[in-house]
Amino acid sequence: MNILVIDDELNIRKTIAYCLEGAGHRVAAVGNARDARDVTQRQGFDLAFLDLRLGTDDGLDLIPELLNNAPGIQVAVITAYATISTAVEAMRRGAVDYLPKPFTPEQILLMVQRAETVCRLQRQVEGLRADLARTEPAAHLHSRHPEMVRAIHLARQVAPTPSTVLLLGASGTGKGVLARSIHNWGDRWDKPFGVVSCPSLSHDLLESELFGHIRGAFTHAVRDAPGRIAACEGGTLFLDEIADLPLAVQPKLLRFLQDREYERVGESHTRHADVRIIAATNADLERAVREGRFREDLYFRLAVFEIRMPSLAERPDDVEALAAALLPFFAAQCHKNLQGFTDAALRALREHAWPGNVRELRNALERAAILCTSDRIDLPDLPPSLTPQNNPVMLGDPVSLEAVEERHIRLVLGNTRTFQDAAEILGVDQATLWRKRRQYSI
Ligand SMILES: Nc1ncnc2c1ncn2[C@@H]1O[C@H](COP(=O)(O)OP(=O)(O)OP(=O)(O)O)[C@@H](O)[C@H]1O
Repeated sequence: MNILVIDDELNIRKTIAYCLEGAGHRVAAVGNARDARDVTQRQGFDLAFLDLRLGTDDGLDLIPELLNNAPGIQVAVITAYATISTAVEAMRRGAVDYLPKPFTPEQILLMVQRAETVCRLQRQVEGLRADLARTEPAAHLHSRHPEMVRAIHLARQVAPTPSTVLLLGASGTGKGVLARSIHNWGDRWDKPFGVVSCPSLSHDLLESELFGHIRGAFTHAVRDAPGRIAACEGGTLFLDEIADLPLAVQPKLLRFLQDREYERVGESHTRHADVRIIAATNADLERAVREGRFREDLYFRLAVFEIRMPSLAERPDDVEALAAALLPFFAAQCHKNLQGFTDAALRALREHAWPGNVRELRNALERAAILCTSDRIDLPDLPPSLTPQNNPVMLGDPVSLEAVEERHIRLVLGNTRTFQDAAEILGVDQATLWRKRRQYSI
């Protein structure tokens, strides 16, 4: 670790440096606030030991400056004048630890160990963030379509507030992408962002997935589980396909939205969590309320701030720019230098109805980047569904049942306004349609 010791007593500086260097750390030691500012502007540090009385300077005032000058630095306060109020104030200003003088070398080394653990976790998080950026293309949130421009503008306005947001729009329009962007644009960006897809879990499991359970609460509850709300403390929980939230769980979510309070399944102890909820649906929630499948009070609580995402078919002028923005990501994944699209490919992209919206476009580009053998994506690289005249799937053709099913689902999704309408026409429940759509990458 690179450690900075800031103390006006030479003896203390020497003792701490001796103890830390003996444990293999690199140490710089300064005796006043000015030198501390200078050295942190020139050099990076993982940890600073800061004395609170630095001659005429107050060490407390130096804490925000250190945090600002040396990103990632942790500040541990040491003082001969320890009081509860200065300890609280030091923590409030961003210190991570507090040690009254006199202290032993063991205490100093224990602090360093704790700081090392935090450093390691920070690096792991950075590594995971970089991995995530490699698995999904960056959000492209620019549009020429007034409704999409408005959606992005509203999202930016609501991002810094703790308000619950309801995202509406057909499957694949980018509700999940926008939810993550709202999280990243607000001051919760460095806190967890969790996703729970309501239809992906059985009704019984969803409640414990969200709110946690205690050991023995039900047959397979062999240990306590904190639940996703607790795991997202300080951050955001994205509830996808909220229309599928079971009626039995809806009052519990409503209470959480109103009071930020909940109980784990099988427990009576009330817990509190600071978690922002963003919900999304492609269903007609007002109809679900009329039909008694969704509580009206929960709908009104969720709909405080609604953002509707237009389908890709409604904004055909955006297709080309979106495709151009997404292509470099897939080109890099295949280690290819792809320059763009041939005119024929561009025409096919523009003319396609995109029933699967941006998800379908993303999947088409991923496939095209793999297949492309020149420096431009050409028509044959695009999925057959984009050139149906060359590859129609007709009933009775020598094709698999799956091919017919996929084509039928695509067409029905493209011709219906909501996911729920499509499920009704197809005669399956929404969870089944949701799985089929994932299966066929629609
Ligand atoms: N604005 C965008 N920029 C880049 N990629 C996008 C954008 N919108 C959507 N995508 C891509 O499309 C995929 C589907 O988007 P997303 O999951 O956000 O849609 P959705 O509306 O939440 O769909 P569903 O209702 O089916 O959950 C994403 O994985 C992402 O790769």
